[in-house]
Amino acid sequence: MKTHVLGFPRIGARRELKKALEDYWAGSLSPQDLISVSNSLKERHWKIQKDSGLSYVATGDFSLYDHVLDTSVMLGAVPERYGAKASGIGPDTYFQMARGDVGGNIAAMEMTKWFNTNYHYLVPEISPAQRFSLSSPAIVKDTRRAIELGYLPKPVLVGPITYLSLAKGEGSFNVWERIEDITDVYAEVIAELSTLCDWIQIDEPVLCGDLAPEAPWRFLETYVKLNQAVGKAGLLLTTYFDSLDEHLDLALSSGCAGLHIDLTCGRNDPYDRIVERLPEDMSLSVGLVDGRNIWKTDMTKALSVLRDIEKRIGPDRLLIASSCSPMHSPVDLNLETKLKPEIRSWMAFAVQKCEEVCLLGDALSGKNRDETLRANAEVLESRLSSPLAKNEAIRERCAGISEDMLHRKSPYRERKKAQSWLDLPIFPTTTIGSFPQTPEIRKNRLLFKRGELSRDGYKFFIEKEIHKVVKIQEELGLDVLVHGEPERNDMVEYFGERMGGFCFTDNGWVQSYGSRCVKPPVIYGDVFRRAPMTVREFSFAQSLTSKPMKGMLTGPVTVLCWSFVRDDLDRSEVCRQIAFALRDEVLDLERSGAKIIQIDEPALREGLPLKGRDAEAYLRWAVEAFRITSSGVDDETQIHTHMCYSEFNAIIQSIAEMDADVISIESSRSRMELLDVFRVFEYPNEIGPGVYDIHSPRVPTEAEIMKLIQRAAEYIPKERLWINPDCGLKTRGWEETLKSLKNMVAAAKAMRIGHQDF
Ligand SMILES: Nc1nc2c(c(=O)[nH]1)N[C@@H](CNc1ccc(C(=O)N[C@@H](CCC(=O)N[C@@H](CCC(=O)N[C@@H](CCC(=O)O)C(=O)O)C(=O)O)C(=O)O)cc1)CN2
Ligand code: MET
Ligand SMILES: [Zn+2]
Repeated sequence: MKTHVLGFPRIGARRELKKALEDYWAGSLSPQDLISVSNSLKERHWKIQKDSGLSYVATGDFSLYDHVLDTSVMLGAVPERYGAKASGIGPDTYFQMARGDVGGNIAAMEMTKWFNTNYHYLVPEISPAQRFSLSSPAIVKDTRRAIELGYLPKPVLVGPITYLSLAKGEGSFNVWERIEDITDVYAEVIAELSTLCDWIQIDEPVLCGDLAPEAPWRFLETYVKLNQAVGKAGLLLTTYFDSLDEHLDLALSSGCAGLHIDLTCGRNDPYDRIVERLPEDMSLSVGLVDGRNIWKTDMTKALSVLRDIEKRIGPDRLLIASSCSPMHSPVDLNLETKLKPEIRSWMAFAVQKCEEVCLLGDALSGKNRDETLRANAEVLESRLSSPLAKNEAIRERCAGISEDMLHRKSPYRERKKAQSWLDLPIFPTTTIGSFPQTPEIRKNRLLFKRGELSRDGYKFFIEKEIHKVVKIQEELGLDVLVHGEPERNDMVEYFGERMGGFCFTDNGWVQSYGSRCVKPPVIYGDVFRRAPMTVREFSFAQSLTSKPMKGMLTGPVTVLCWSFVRDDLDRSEVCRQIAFALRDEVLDLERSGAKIIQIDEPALREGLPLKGRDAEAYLRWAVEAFRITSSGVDDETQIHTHMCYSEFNAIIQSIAEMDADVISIESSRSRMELLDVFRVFEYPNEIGPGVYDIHSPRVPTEAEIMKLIQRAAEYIPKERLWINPDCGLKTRGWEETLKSLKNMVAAAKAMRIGHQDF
């Protein structure tokens, strides 16, 4: 049998790629040096895979920004506005597609969530005029390079059905009309790769979700052609993030030489059913090592599954693998020195996952790995019985949930009257929470963390920042202020650090998009709040102004989705524990004088399971968790929430059920497409559809913002509209922030003329 992983994190154990990219963009690293950093990362990652004993190394999975963008580039699918030459797409065009034009005139491609992960990809755009041709042989080049270095490569492609399912057509153009053109390009690259390798991994995770109506027959047609092109190599049709279920037949009749399934998802088809029906000439790659969490694999369980499958299909048709690409997990546990040894012993990062896959292979083929297996069994045993993971008081509190905890005292209409003491104008202006996280802020935090700046020194510095941000907002004339979140490293990590049941890594970075990374906290035990988490900064900020200051929290679903979550307790239960901890914080903020409290839930949509039929159960507990957090306050207190980075239209009903008084929501990158849903669904409370894109340094004009507000006012009654940017400003610089907000406030004021009566 063979062993492999479906990819490898590309950011580097010490975020080398992040640093190189940011230096390159700043003009302080040459293009040659950027290439040399990426080559050395690729080579290092191949070596890790080979040294741990895997049969193959993944090639073509590396990317300078995003692998879906790379696929667009490979296909030559570069939107016209980037003016690419047929002669090839250089780094300038590539980064323009990813980040927009630095001069500010060409918009970046839209960015959204990769399935139910916290990774973001650039949405392929396809116009009717788009022509396709094999435009970037990067994957071929990398595969050849791996061979030169003595590795057995397994190239990785995003499959054509997944690619088109994630693409958007210009206007009402149906992207499936281009499937044949795209298939031709895939066939070309596959033919070229097939002379270099045994297996070509072709990722079609979309098969684990709901398919577009034309996708199934397009899939079959496409794979007939691709399998004709593949020559003596085999296509490994690769699925992950859920089970195949109703699309199993499709996968089994694809004609591919192999099928990869993810057995870590819990909801999976019994593998039995798949093995039973597997065509005789199809190999099966079994994903048993979780590529997107950090816990050690239960080897005893995994081996028993593998032995059973091997008995039935024989070793030659069996591949052992990670469930998905470990790009969603941190790189190397060996860099973690400060974790509690007991908890650390429960974990495996990407490097260790490679070793786990090999261990499974060795054990299955009869190599003596008994000692390692025994150690694994002991660790898993210790984890299950560890007192670190369980807190009876929390379990009891969660079990004692009652209906009245889930409801505000009065319905929105009455609350609205009770909240009139806020005395806000029509079209009230606000921001989403964070202001620029300057290098100076990060430096001071680092000094404080290293013990080189005293607690008081750091506190003083943060207060100075808050003071600055409050004064600036007053000068800008914003109506509802924020403290700017300078004390927060990250909106989830910060709260994790203040709750029990969490622990933290030093280097456990995972790519979120481009050069941006997150360091998800680890939830290993029952979650509780130790002490107030945000009251001090809120109170200080409110003391500086007579305008309402928002208390600012990250919601329970987002804390859950952006953490590595224990796998020995249901996610809904973990979420409920977080919700109760945050409920206490909300009440403390209210007691400290917060008239408005914002509870961010940007990850609500991301937590949705891939299959529509599982959505309802998830949404039920997710909305419930938000309501546990938010419902304890009096009618007079206004609850806000915020969402971004996703399409929310499909879940607008659930968003309404969260019953926040005000919701701010991303909408400007898609030019208010979001609003279409309000033609058919009347959002009952107040809403602030973002009026400018904070992901780009571009400054929107006053006229442009007015136009968006006017558009929004066609869908949402004016007296329920708020004016705010799309998201927080932490990734922006001060210069563009000030100019943009000035224009935003001016636009709101201009809109007020003639509406004094409201
Ligand atoms: N968890 C999470 N998921 C999310 C989002 C989010 O905000 N958080 N937003 C969306 C994605 N957008 C994102 C937007 C920004 C960043 C981001 O800015 N990340 C920072 C790291 C943020 C952080 O934790 N910063 C820490 C540590 C900073 C750091 O790297 N320090 C350096 C030194 C810093 C210096 O000398 O300047 C070091 O330790 O080496 C801090 O501020 O304290 C980055 O990649 O640069 C990430 C995701 C969706 N998913
Ligand atoms: C990704 S949503 C961000 C919300 C947070 N309050 C901020 O402004 O940064
Ligand atoms: Zn946001």
